[in-house]
Order: sequence, then C-alpha cells, then structure tokens
Amino acid sequence: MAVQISPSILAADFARLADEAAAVPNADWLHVDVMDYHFVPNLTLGLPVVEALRKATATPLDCHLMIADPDRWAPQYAEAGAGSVTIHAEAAKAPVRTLREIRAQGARAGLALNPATAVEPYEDLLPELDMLLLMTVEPGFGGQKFLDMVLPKVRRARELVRRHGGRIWVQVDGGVDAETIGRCAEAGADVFVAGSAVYGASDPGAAIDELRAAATRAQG
Ligand SMILES: O=C(CO)[C@@H](O)[C@H](O)COP(=O)(O)O
Repeated sequence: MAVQISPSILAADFARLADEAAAVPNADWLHVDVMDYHFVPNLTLGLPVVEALRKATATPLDCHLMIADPDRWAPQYAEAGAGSVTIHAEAAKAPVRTLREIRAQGARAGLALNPATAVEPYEDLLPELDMLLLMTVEPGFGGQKFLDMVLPKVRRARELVRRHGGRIWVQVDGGVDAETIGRCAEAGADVFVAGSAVYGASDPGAAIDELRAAATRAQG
C-alpha cells in the first residue's frame, strides 16, 4: 500500500493547533494523542479539542487513545468526527464491542500494542480491525528514542495481516524519523506517525515529503 504519513500534534504548539494543522497540507492524517494521566503519565487533550480541530482542518484525524477506559470513550471520538480511532489492547476490556462501535460511527477502528505486547494473541481480532498500531516507544511522551526491538513484531504483524487478506494497515508510532522510517517500511509498516521529525523541522511540509520518500524507497 502507498505510504501514509500522520504527523503527531503532540510535538506541535498547542496554543496554535489550527495553524499547526495548516502547516502540514501534505499529511495523510493528523495524529491526535489523547492521554489521561492514568493509562500513561501524561495529560494532553480530549473531545472538545478534537471537535474544534475537526472544524479547523480538512485533514482526517487519527485519534490514538492512551486512556484507561477506551470502551467508554472511543465511540464518542468517532462520533466527534475522527476518521480513525485507535484503542490500546492493554486497556480495553471489551475490545470487540468497542471496535464495532467505532466502525458503526463511520470511523476506521485501530488496535494499539505497547512495545512489550505480543501481536499473536490478537489474531482473532483482526476481522474487527482497520489498523494495527505498533508502538515503537513506550507511550506517553514525544521525542523518545526508537525501539529497534519492535521491528521483528512489525514483520510478524505484516505476515498475520497478509494471511488475513492484507486489508489492515500497519502503523508505527514513536521515534520515527528520516533514518528509522526506512527500517519500519522494510519490515512492513505502511502508516507512519512522526511528531518531532515533522514539527521539530524548520519546514514541516518538507519533512513529510522527505519521510514519505524514504519510506517509499524502503518499500522497494
Ligand atoms: O503516541 C506517542 C507518544 O506516546 C507518539 O505519537 C509521539 O507523539 C510520537 O512523537 P515522536 O516520537 O515522533 O517525537
């Protein structure tokens, strides 16, 4: 599948979110990290900001819920207009119901796995999914170093997805930059979240072009 780049607004200026969204017109998605001080030791934003961003940009929102009770809140993010809503396997208590509710609201449904969470136990959930998100840092903060140990899991996820028809996107998130993105693409990822590498660059749009080119080259 063609490479997709999803810049993470966690690395953007929160006081100027509409401008920051406008600074990346070539992004496929805008990655919105929702954190609640419980599932991760950080707090970011919630539904009102997602609703406001939805009106401020035409770029679809890729909401990644790092929250303790995704079963309660995920459908509301889809209802608020997110194009994709991803819940964590480690937090969801009723993932089948929640993933179905996300889809019923018209959004794509994603399942995220922390670096130490294996993908194989979730094979039976694949029919409920549009995307698997493999964290390549421990969730909670931007600007961390990419964890190479996740790359074999990216390969295994791609193989599982292939056996189930190849329809599901494989997203990587954390420490993705112009160097690490090639290894992720080569391992089978096709959707790339990048915070610091995009919003830390002097020209965020050019940084996206560079990431896309590096991933496309590595896909071969
Ligand atoms: O979900 C997270 C962190 O928990 C990510 O989306 C980060 O925001 C990515 O930031 P960089 O590692 O690219 O700076």
